[in-house]
Amino acid sequence: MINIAVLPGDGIGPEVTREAVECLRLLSARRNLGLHFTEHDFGGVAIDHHGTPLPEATLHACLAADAVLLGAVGGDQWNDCPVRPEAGLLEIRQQLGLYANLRPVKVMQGGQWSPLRSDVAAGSDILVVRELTGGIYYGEHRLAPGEASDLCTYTREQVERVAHVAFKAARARSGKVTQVDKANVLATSKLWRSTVTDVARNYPDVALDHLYVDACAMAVVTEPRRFDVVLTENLFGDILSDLLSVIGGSIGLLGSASLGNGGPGLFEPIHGSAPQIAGLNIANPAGAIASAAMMLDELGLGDGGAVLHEALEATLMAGCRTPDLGGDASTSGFGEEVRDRLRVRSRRDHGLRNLFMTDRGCCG
Ligand SMILES: NC(=O)C1=CN([C@@H]2O[C@H](COP(=O)(O)OP(=O)(O)OC[C@H]3O[C@@H](n4cnc5c(N)ncnc54)[C@H](O)[C@@H]3O)[C@@H](O)[C@H]2O)C=CC1
Ligand SMILES: CC(C)CC(=O)C(=O)O
Ligand SMILES: [Mg+2]
Repeated sequence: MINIAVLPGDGIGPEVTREAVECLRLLSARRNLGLHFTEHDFGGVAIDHHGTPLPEATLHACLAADAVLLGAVGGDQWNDCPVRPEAGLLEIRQQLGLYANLRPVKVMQGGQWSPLRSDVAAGSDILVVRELTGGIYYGEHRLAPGEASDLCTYTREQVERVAHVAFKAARARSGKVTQVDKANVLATSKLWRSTVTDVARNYPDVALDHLYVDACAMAVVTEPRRFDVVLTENLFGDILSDLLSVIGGSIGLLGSASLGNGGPGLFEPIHGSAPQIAGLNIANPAGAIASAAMMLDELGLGDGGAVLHEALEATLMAGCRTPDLGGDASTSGFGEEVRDRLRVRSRRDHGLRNLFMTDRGCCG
């Protein structure tokens, strides 16, 4: 049995997560994957029920699980809480040791939904590798009357371990890493640049270049196809990946995998809780479903992940789109379309198996 801890969270989190879990349940039943799901309070809803965004019981369930599937957290009603829902997210990433956040961005052939010209965007295929448990989000935050500060710290070891993830990923892709920083100003960026340059010596087959984050923000829009793996620190990766999501058409499309040293990984869409559209059944669940597929890839469950990725892509290519992509599909309707494709695929695979059995029977 494979235990999946599900943390739907707040806003659109529960809606998009439901569609992802239903896809996984269907796949698990048809392919005997043995997935078992338990749901836990996390984020704002956990503050309401337990007074904290990451209750002990939720943390223990995640630590004991094989993987964690997360929706999104946050909402205005919790903005003034002593510990906000977003702090729970930072805490769970740290507690699970998830230092590498992988955010793939693909503009499908034709680039139909990109606001960029298709000759600029079509075929773009970028993997953002974002450091996830260091930097300014984890430094001391001080807010005094008339003055505030946030501390950004990185150690060489923190940079090295995520750099290895990026170089290994690039080896399995087009063999290029672009490291993004602000080394013309920031000390942490200077450490990043020298450390990544040193790590690169272990990967002579991978090309490395460096870009300042401001120039990178421009280049991902003007020439996205020049990028393969983008390696960067926590804050820059957070911002750049939201920007990159737009070149694919919508933030609602992107999933992510957060990984560490072999414990349970955490899989979540890159978007937030989108409170304005929560409860309307119009949020795009594609990013949540893509995250579920990445989870299957990571768990090494045969071709389960590939099958789910294919069903998702085929649904989009067939024109089933939620309003963020200019369509009128509902969240649940989109999820059901993906599941219809999984059912057809499973009937086809089953039919093929029967055919082979018959063939063997005839020949034997
Ligand atoms: N991983 C997480 O749980 C994250 C949580 N947040 C929290 O979420 C709340 C809202 O933050 P925002 O800055 O508005 O970011 P957001 O990502 O929730 O929304 C940004 C824009 O994208 C749209 N959008 C997002 N996901 C969508 C989807 N699946 N389908 C269609 N449209 C979608 C929203 O309607 C909005 O226009 C805040 O409390 C924030 O702190 C923000 C980012 C990440
Ligand atoms: C709390 C934030 C750091 C969440 C976020 O925006 C993200 O991880 O993408
Ligand atoms: Mg973000």
